Amino acid sequence: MESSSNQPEFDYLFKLLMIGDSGVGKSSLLLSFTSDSFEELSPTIGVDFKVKYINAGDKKLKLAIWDTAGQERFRTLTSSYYRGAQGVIMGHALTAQSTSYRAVCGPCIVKGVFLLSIIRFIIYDVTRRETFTSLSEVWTKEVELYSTNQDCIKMLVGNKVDKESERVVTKKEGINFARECGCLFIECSAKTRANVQQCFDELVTKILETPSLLAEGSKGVKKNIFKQKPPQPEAAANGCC
Ligand SMILES: Nc1nc2c(ncn2[C@@H]2O[C@H](COP(=O)(O)OP(=O)(O)OP(=O)(O)O)[C@@H](O)[C@H]2O)c(=O)[nH]1
Repeated sequence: MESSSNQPEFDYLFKLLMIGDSGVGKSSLLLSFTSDSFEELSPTIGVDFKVKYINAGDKKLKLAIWDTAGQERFRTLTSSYYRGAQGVIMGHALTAQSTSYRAVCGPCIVKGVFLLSIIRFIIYDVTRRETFTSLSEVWTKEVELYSTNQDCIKMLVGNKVDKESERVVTKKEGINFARECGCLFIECSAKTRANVQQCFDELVTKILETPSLLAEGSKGVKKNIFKQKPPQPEAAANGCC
């Protein structure tokens, strides 16, 4: 699907942001979606970044997925990724081509690209009540604080449903909370991949139902910065941010 010469390699670029407490499975969910795999991962330091191409109808979408660290000590850094972000997103993953690299200089990577409203995945762990409590105490507040686009799409994700015997947050609680916040809702397991694809399919469907998200401003990305190599640590050290 990569473009040749000066053809845009995608019709739309969507930015997805994954937020939630540390250990709820944000990185695992992302790995499950982009690589169909599950493995033990270290806690995210700052922000990680992956790209996935998908087709939605006759449109080619490029998903830039930002996986933020859940640990509180990174909160100032990660919230800077919602400011400045104009949002976007997507989903019907058919063409599984993904690349990954650590975003050592995230804000520079996205500079100059046409972004729409960010699509936010707000994730909790169905086996840890405190991660659900944090939704109202931390995460929805952060989203409200930094949202500028009314069409911003949010999806609440209850992860780790494979641990059903350890579940402490019911599905009904998740549904009710999502309704109150105007979020889409799904439960899934990054480990078994149950419903992982559906998370993204539902988002795509929602985007396609929201024409303003596909406004002119997001089209025809002429300068595809994602073809460039990510900035190297030396670049960041030299003050590129
Ligand atoms: N059983 C089960 N374990 C999971 C699932 N998803 C993640 N885990 C485990 O939960 C732990 C945390 O997963 P991560 O993906 O690193 O969590 P995170 O939200 O990215 O954490 P931070 O990077 O600290 O913000 C790891 O031990 C994972 O193996 C799941 O669906 N089921």
